[in-house]
Amino acid sequence: MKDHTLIQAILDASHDGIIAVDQNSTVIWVNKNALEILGLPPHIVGEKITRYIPHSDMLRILATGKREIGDIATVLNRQIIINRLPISIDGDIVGAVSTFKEITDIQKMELRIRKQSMESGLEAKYRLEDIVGQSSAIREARELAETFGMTDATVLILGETGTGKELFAQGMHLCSQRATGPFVAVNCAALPGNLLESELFGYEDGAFTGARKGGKPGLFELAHGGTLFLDEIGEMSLPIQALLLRVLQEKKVRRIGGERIFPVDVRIIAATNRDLEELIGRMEFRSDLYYRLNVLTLELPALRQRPDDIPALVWSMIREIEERDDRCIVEVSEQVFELFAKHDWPGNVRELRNVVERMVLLCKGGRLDLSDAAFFAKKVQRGRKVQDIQPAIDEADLIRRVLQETKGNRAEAAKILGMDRTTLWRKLKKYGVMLP
Ligand SMILES: Nc1ncnc2c1ncn2[C@@H]1O[C@H](COP(=O)(O)OP(=O)(O)OP(=O)(O)O)[C@@H](O)[C@H]1O
Repeated sequence: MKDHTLIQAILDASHDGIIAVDQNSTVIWVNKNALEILGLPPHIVGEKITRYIPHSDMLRILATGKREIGDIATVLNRQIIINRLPISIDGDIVGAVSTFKEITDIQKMELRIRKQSMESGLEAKYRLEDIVGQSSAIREARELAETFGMTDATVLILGETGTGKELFAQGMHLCSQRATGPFVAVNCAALPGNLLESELFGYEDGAFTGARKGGKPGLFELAHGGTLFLDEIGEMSLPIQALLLRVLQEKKVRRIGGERIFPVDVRIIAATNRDLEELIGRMEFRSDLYYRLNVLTLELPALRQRPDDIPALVWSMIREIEERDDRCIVEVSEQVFELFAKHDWPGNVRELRNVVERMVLLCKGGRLDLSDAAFFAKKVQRGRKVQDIQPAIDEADLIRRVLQETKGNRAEAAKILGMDRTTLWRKLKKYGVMLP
């Protein structure tokens, strides 16, 4: 009797519903969760299961002796996932046990695991209201983003580097029905082809040499129930584009080297600073993928198209730096803003942020002056010269010379030229620059 009470207490402690029958299909054990999920009365122990569940699948287990894992059924309007197993003693089937739980519980658990398994980057921080600027261009973009955000459609964000594409993607996620789900961002240009593939789709244990033990979920799986932001989609290789297209069509992923198929419910927001139609013309981007991604398009203005926003941006950046570094800036001289107005900001808001950060660092008192911007003033002049006097062909020449100096090291060349590596790579292709 004591054992019986103990076993019953153990069964009742389980989060799963558990019900067991003997070989005559008489219920021998049942726990509280099973009664609750199946809506059964407590006195079913000792009764035939068919009295309560006429076509119980347990009969089949008793007959075949075969386990059935992961069956999905609807009971009392709730979806449950069920495992049924034979109970055998010394090779004889003496009964069957069924364990089950509600799918929503599993989904909640899954989301928690998915969230925990990425230390950072699974949550969106920026709301559309946090995006600074009152120019009509940025206001329109914010309004459009809000409208798009509330739909569940795929969005393609177009804009130069540093215009806030990721910020807008986060903002759209946070005003969507998926706001409480994960937001996962991946930069398609940052990873070489095969790495991007395993990041996006995950892999099973032993899929390739060096594969992590136990396998790894892909970003599609991690973004389940939320939004996947694919930045720099124009840099994605054709084979991965084909895989992506398939996931978008089938809404399922299969890990590399795996058999299992994972259903995924993910909203895609893609972004690029490239002309995808031009890439299609050059057979570098699949037109079918383009049409699938380009359902709603959000074009972000370059900073030079909205110079009136510069002061507000500068002040919001200063406030952020002050909070982080315990600094206090009370004034920014007019000349600084005049200088900023002259620059054409190829790196957009990101470039502005870098300049402001550096100026605050150099600044001695509480006032940002032209003297703190000496490093930048030179750049403005240099930038003007290259842009105004020398047309694009000289840029090719400049790139060639810098690459010669860096002995072909593109990362270093990009740094010297003040552009990111993707921009440099694109320009190399555009000008047909051969590497030394
Ligand atoms: N309107 C804005 N208000 C405040 N900060 C902004 C704004 N736009 C961009 N930023 C800041 O500029 C930086 C670049 O933004 P983000 O990464 O979203 O740009 P991006 O267009 O995705 O760039 P890339 O194409 O290079 O990936 C970030 O530090 C972001 O916080």
